[in-house]
Amino acid sequence: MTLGGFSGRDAVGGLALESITYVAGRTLLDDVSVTFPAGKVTALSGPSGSGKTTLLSIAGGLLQATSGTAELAGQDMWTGSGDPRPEVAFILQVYGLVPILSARENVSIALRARGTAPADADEAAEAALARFGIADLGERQVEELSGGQMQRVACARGFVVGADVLLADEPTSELDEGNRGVVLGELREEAARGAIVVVATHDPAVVEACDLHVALDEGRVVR
Ligand SMILES: Nc1ncnc2c1ncn2[C@@H]1O[C@H](COP(=O)(O)OP(=O)(O)OP(=O)(O)O)[C@@H](O)[C@H]1O
Repeated sequence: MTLGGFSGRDAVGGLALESITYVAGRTLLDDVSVTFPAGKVTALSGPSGSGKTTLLSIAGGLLQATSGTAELAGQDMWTGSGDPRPEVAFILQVYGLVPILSARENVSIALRARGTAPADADEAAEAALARFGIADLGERQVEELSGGQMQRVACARGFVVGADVLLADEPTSELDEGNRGVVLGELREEAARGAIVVVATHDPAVVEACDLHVALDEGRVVR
């Protein structure tokens, strides 16, 4: 499949961030250079406020760096609008779910927005919810769910797309150990099919389960 100028094979070279600086009142990211390779799960760790969310946002094209480049297959991740490229899926720290829609609808719209027919999108959404053990919650309005259940809906929505680049911001912060293991297993599956997978996390157990580890402190890479 080719969308927006990429093909799945383009992920092979990795997502390359070069000398990224981001200034918003003060310097939040300072000369960050890192490549997130395809086929691996990379942990992005660092204390609260160290810049993980900001870096993921630039990597996925939600934010424009003040200077430096974020590129996949030679193409800028910043499209000029703040809309990520269709090859990119986010699992956001604040979930970004639509509270009055059902869990299934929240997952399905990620595919519908990419042109999948509604019936096919709904079917894929149900399968994605099942991957996270919440198939029985498909009809429930998201605002009626617990925090951990919402987080699993957000995971299903991120995973359902089969994106070349999956950027997950603290995807397990609300989960018990069993469900954390499920999410980690699914992240590994995505990498195994060749995706670039990056997980921002505070959790040492998540870092341990990843293939690679990049650490930030005060906006700089420290490992
Ligand atoms: N738009 C903005 N304008 C000004 N400061 C910002 C903006 N966005 C984030 N910040 C600040 O930038 C720093 C980095 O924030 P960021 O959310 O990237 O950190 P983080 O490592 O993801 O933190 P956490 O682990 O708490 O989610 C913080 O000090 C935050 O207050």
